[in-house]
Amino acid sequence: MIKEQSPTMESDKQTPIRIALLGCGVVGGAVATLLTANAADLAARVGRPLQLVGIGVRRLDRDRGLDLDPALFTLDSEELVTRADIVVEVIGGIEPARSLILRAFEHGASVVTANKALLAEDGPTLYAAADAAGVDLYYEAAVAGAIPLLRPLRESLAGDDVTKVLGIVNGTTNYVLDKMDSTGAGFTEAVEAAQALGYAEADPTADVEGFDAAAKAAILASLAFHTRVSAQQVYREGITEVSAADVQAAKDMGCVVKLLAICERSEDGGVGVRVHPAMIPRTHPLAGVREAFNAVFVEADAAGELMFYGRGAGGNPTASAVLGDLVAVARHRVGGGRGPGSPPTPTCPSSTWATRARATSSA
Ligand SMILES: NC(=O)C1=CN([C@@H]2O[C@H](COP(=O)(O)OP(=O)(O)OC[C@H]3O[C@@H](n4cnc5c(N)ncnc54)[C@H](O)[C@@H]3O)[C@@H](O)[C@H]2O)C=CC1
Ligand SMILES: N[C@@H](CC=O)C(=O)O
Repeated sequence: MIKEQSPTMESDKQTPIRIALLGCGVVGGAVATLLTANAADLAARVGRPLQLVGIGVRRLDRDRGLDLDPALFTLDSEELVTRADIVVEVIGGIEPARSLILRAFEHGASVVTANKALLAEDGPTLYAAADAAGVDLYYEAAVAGAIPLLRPLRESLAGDDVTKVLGIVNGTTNYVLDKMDSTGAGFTEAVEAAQALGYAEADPTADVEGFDAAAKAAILASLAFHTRVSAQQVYREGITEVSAADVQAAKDMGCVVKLLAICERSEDGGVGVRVHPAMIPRTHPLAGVREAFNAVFVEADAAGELMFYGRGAGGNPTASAVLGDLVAVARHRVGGGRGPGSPPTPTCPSSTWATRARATSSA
């Protein structure tokens, strides 16, 4: 029997879910473009239209090369978050991103963010604030760009015991090391190319010194091991000291240099998280991860070994993950529920250890 819908239900379906976008750089520009271009499909998937109500920026006069209504742009992000149901934060960095997210929660809005730096530094404050407000905080795009990785760790593997997460989680450094390896390009030239392609952070120091990978490793370890690991607890070594001679020496030994993130759980329940360059044999699957691609291996007791691979950086790939979160959060709004956005309460001791292990074949 087909149920007749009441006029209220029908008109509810037409009420847009209001989206505020904070930041209109590489990721924000791609999110705004896809959100408007795919509006009809997204509305069908959510059950209600998603309406972009404003874009918080620092400058109004900048030509962003985007086909968007100029009236959407505002300098007043504080006001913008108060008139949204869902806020997408793609400004990056700690402040004002944190204050704006907290303000959004206070006003009852859910948040989707790609900001791994903030989550790794102060995630627990944000998770607690989202909980207190009864809203969602989703951040799939924060680790490994387009690759669906956090949701499988948090949901699909929730019944298993993850013992290790290992891989390449920074596209910029992988691009740089790959260019140095395959073309003999210098370090600076390769970094500039990665910046031009939209892979690097606003300050590429975060990439080349390993801060970005350390933040991602902290988020991965927190989800994988049901604990709380901050970026400061991660042993970190970047690629600035990897010279053309190191890359050539690795080549001569049948190896390639990669920046690895390694999260391990020891027998006694301790957790070790580290980021450092390592030489890996050219026959290893990670050696074939080229350009700005990312690849992550997850080992779990019952599942065994799983591999996740895809584009880890760039506007459209990252926007894909942001929009996936946006649809999930919007569906909760329509259904009246909340999703499992925040990590669960820690169940494993939060003691961490880190080793300085710049090993050959450590993968
Ligand atoms: N670019 C990438 O491949 C990826 C980036 N991310 C994350 O996404 C976020 C954004 O990254 P991108 O778009 O690459 O950076 P971006 O530097 O291209 O864009 C950030 C934008 O925010 C603007 N902004 C800064 N302060 C602001 C403020 N107070 N109010 C409004 N706008 C402000 C900047 O002017 C800039 O246009 C960061 O958290 C980054 O870590 C995550 C995954 C991949
Ligand atoms: N700068 C980051 C962007 C994605 O997180 C990277 O290069 O991986």
